[in-house]
Amino acid sequence: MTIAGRINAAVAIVILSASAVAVVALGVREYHSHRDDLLTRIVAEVGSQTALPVAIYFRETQQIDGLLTQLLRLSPAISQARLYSEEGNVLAQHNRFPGAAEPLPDFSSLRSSGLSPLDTGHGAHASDTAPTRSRTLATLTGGERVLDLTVPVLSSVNPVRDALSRQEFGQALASPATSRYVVGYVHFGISVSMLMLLILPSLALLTATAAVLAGLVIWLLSRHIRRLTAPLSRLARIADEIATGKLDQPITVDGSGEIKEIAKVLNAIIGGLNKYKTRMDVDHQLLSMKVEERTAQLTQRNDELNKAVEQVTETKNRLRQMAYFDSLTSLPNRRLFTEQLDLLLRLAKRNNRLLALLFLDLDNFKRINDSLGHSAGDILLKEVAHRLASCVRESDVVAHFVDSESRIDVSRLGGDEFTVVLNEVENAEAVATIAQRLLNALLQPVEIEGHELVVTPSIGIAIAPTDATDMEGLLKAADTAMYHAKAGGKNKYLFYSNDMDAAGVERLLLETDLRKALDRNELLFHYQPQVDTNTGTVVGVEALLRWQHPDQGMIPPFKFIPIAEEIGLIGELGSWGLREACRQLVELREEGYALPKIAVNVSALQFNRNFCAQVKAILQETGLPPSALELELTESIMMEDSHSTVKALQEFRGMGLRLSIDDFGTGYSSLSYLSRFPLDELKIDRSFVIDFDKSDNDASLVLAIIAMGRSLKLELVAEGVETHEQFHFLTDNGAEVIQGYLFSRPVTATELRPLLAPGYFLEQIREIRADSHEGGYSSAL
Ligand SMILES: Nc1nc2c(ncn2[C@@H]2O[C@H](COP(=O)(O)O[C@H]3[C@@H](O)[C@H](n4cnc5c(=O)[nH]c(N)nc54)O[C@@H]3COP(=O)(O)O)[C@@H](O)[C@H]2O)c(=O)[nH]1
Repeated sequence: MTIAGRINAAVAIVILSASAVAVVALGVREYHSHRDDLLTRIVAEVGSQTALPVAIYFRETQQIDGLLTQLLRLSPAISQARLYSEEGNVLAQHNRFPGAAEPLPDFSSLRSSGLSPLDTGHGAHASDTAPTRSRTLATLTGGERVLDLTVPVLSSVNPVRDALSRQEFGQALASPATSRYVVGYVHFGISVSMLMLLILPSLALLTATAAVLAGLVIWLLSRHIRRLTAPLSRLARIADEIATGKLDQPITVDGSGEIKEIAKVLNAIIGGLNKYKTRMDVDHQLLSMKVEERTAQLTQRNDELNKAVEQVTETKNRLRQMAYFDSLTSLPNRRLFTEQLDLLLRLAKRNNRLLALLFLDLDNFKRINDSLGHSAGDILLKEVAHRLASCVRESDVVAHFVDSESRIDVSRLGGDEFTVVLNEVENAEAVATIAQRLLNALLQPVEIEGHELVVTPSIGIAIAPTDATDMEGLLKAADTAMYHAKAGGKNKYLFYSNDMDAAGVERLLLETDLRKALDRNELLFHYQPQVDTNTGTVVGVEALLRWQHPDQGMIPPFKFIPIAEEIGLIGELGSWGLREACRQLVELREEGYALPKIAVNVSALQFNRNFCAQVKAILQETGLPPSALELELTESIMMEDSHSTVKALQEFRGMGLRLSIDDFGTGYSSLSYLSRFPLDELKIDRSFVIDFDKSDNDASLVLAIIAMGRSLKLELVAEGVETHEQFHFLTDNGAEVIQGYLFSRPVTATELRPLLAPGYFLEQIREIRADSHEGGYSSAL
């Protein structure tokens, strides 16, 4: 609301209130004057009625009625008129509204004590009924009230005087009054609501006049106020425009005094705002530039971050791929396979479903690999992986895997070993169908470098929970079944059964583990010194193979060398042994140990056509001089007596290698091959040495071997020497280089190092020799 509006409203309220108060005051005044006027008129009228005292005196009822009726006509507000004798007896009564008549208060209460008989009595009482015309007004004003007016009727005739004639009465009245007597009373009941009703027209006129006047005043004042507040309204509008930013120019306002002051202030505000706006605009521009710069930086950072995230994700994926997938075939590797199989087994158990594990090993893969080379082997493995994967994925038996990225339906555990997992299979028949499909899939030849190759698998099948409930057990069962399939003719599948021979299984498991031992770095050498008993110095060491099995601990060579020979692993094992022994001696020499030679056992099965080339390559590779390598050959190699063996030995000799004959005397020991082959050394077998003092036979054999060696100009090494007696017996009889527990058990390379110090065993030898003199030992023969 505008200021003018607000002032106008206030002025209107004040004026209207004042008008209302004035109307009410004037109304009240009107009422009182009207009432007083009526009362005065009634009193005057009663006094002027000269016939009234006569009618009262003579009790002229008719006359009295007429007079009362006449008095009632004085005003419509007079509702009742009652006439009393001077003793207070009712002589006559007239009601204006007969239906609403009600008893008037009794005479005595109207003329209460203290009131002279000549006085007019005033009073009022509440009434239950109001005249019909004014009933609404009576209700609005809180109920009907009736004014009681008792007017004495006076006469100069003493009413107590009796028997006056009308004439006498008239004369008495006409004669000048000496005294005045009350002859009766007229009681008037005047309706207050009727009185008010009677003044209503004048009240309405008054109200209308007041309203017109008030309206006029309000109109005039509002015009004036509007004129006065017009500059203020303008200023308010200007202030609004300033506030909404629509005004930025100084203003001119008509007016004086405070208006001018306010205009000045507003102009100052406009100036200030303009300055502020300019500064804000500059700040805004600077801020926008900064925001743009920061946005560009953030976008750049965001891009860099996204790139980094991409790189990290890529690296993570690559690492995952490397950690969980086989690089050659991209199939899940052993790690992913074991992790997921464990999970699937637990799921299968929970869902009460069957899970089948098929363990595949390619038959004769090694042969292909060796003959055609590793790259051909790799191509073959890739093709096999591809065929297995497509074969299994086509299958409707392979059910849901936990996570599509971790599917292990086909995995490569290493080498030529693959697994197929059939999750949630119905029965063994379904598994057999898939196994047959796998066999068929591999029957198609693979063309590699112009060769058509067929590689068949042997498949072992184990079913969880029937055959095993845990991952290791299931893998072992499938592995065992696979070996039985291989042993049973290859290119077939076999379900695992409990009656698969336990010992055979153990052997099969050892075979399986041995195949993996090299890859898993489980093979190592222990070295046993060969001591020159004249100098106490180590003149050579024999490298003796050990297998550090993850479950069974250290396995001695007699337990696994024959297996390696049987399963065709001895070539690989022997080649590794030769390389490792040569490498170890080179390392010792580089460290400054002057060890003349290292002796390596050679199995007869190693001794094939490629052997010479292999040894040559290893010597070249490791840089060991051929003269430092001694090959310990068994009698069986000699016994073959083939042209190729002689040729190979001559070739070795030509290369400068040392050749030693091991276990001499245990087989078909024959002087003829000793003389025909180009040997350097003869080892006296420990079985003869150990029992020489218990058996004359053995002692004689030892002496015979020594004599044989000497005559063939072969160096002698006696092995298995444990006691002083054996030492004395051998040394006294010309076997001066001794290998045995007496000096040292086979030890690790680290433990060997201190023993290689020149003359390390000299003190011990002196003690042994001294011991013989004290003990009075003498040669047996
Ligand atoms: N083809 C390969 N055969 C190998 C290789 N390494 C070992 N072998 C063959 O295993 C045979 C057993 O070897 P090992 O159990 O190590 O026994 C050797 C010595 O520990 C043992 N020896 C030595 N001194 C004593 C002794 O005082 N008492 C005692 N009871 N035994 C002793 O003799 C074995 C050494 O024999 P030898 O080779 O005849 O010198 C072993 O004979 C090899 O045939 C290998 O790398 N390849």
